[in-house]
Amino acid sequence: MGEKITVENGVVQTPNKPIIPFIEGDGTGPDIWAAASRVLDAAVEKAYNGEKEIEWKEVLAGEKAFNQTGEWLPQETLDVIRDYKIAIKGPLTTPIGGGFRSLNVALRQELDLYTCLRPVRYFDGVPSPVKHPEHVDMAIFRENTEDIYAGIEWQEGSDEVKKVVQFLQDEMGVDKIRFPETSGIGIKPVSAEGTKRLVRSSIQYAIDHGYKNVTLVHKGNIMKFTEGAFKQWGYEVAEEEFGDKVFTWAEYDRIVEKDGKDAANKAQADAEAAGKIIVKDSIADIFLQQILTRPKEHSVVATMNLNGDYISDALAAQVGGIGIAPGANINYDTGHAIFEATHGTAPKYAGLDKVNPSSVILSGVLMLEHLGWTEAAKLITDSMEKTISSKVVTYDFARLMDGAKEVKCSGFADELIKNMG
Ligand SMILES: NC(=O)C1=CN([C@@H]2O[C@H](COP(=O)(O)OP(=O)(O)OC[C@H]3O[C@@H](n4cnc5c(N)ncnc54)[C@H](OP(=O)(O)O)[C@@H]3O)[C@@H](O)[C@H]2O)C=CC1
Ligand SMILES: O=C(O)CCC(=O)C(=O)O
Ligand SMILES: [Mg+2]
Repeated sequence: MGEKITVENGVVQTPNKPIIPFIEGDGTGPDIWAAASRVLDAAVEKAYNGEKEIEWKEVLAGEKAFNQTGEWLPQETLDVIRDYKIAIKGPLTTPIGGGFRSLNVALRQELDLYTCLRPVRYFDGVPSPVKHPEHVDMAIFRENTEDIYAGIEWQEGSDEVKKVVQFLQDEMGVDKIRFPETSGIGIKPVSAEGTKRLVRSSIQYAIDHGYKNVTLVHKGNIMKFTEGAFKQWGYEVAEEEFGDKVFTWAEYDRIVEKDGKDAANKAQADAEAAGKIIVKDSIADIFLQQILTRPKEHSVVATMNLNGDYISDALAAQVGGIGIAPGANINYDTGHAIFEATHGTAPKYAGLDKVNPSSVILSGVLMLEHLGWTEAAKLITDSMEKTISSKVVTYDFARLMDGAKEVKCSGFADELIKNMG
């Protein structure tokens, strides 16, 4: 009989047979979930000789939920995940321009999963558009509950937008809406609390995983009170809560002001030599250039929701694309987490048993690590390295690799299982 995972004092307690809810997902979701669950089960079986086992519990969301219950995201799904703490999901469709709001975003907001963690690393042999993809070793911490994803927006021409425009013009003295009659309006909340808990978790992650720096990525020159404040609050939490474990560029600037640039450079060099985490910041546009040209300079990246969404797909491209980019939505305070791939439903490939299941498999690896089942996690990453370097890959890699053997989604899972241990 399976048991529930619990969290005590922030530490996940995993029974030998945990019950883990899963959402299969829309589009290619069923293909990649079938492949991923087989790989996860095989790794757990092999690592623990049958002493440990995951009991999967299906919960519904998306099209499958709508077809069976008439609701896109049934309350029962939220209740079960809240109760069982840890879940894993395939991608869910979100209509563009109208229709219902994102179910993926709703799950993150309902369960207050404030960190979207997306580690990006290179597997040897994966085709990449850059010369040195092996220099990419970063972990993105994307704030997951605020920013424009809060969904506060009003449609052009609606009575609501007219009221908002009138309020802005009459009561707030706003005279810079270029075309007030034909504008839609969106609002972007970014808070001190939301920022601080995200940046706190990113610095703790850098400490725990031996990373050298945390970069706060923002567009604070333009959006001063949201993105600019993110930078300021980020430095505050670093200095107030991590003390001499970190050296911040805010501190660097204060030393420049007081004692000049040479003294500040020396202070930073001393901090690096002492193994302190350097907390720095970068404006989002130049950051996107730097991760292409000088990826070694960045390790942990803390940023707001929209920047994090863009950065995840861009960085994933450098190491082979979103077919291999894992993710986790985590609340480090309650221990709730939903693991999910970075990519979407890829609808044109739905049901073809074609796409790369690695994103959701590696999301499962993050889940196994979160559960403390590191031996099973390592079996999968080692097997992934072996399989890719033997050039047995799905279509996305095969089309860019000389001499590759293309296999189906399920075939890639077979190969991973065969190459374990
Ligand atoms: N967390 C989630 O559940 C997410 C959901 N979505 C939703 O998914 C839907 C489709 O979004 P879209 O913008 O097309 O993005 P997708 O990520 O679904 O697909 C875009 C392209 O990425 C490539 N790709 C995606 N998944 C894989 C994979 N597993 N293996 C190999 N290649 C892959 C394919 O490229 P190619 O054509 O070159 O082969 C595909 O055509 C939308 O409704 C969107 O809202 C989007 C992102 C995240
Ligand atoms: O919810 C969606 O449809 C898109 C979400 C997304 O792109 C992401 O989380 O990276
Ligand atoms: Mg995205």
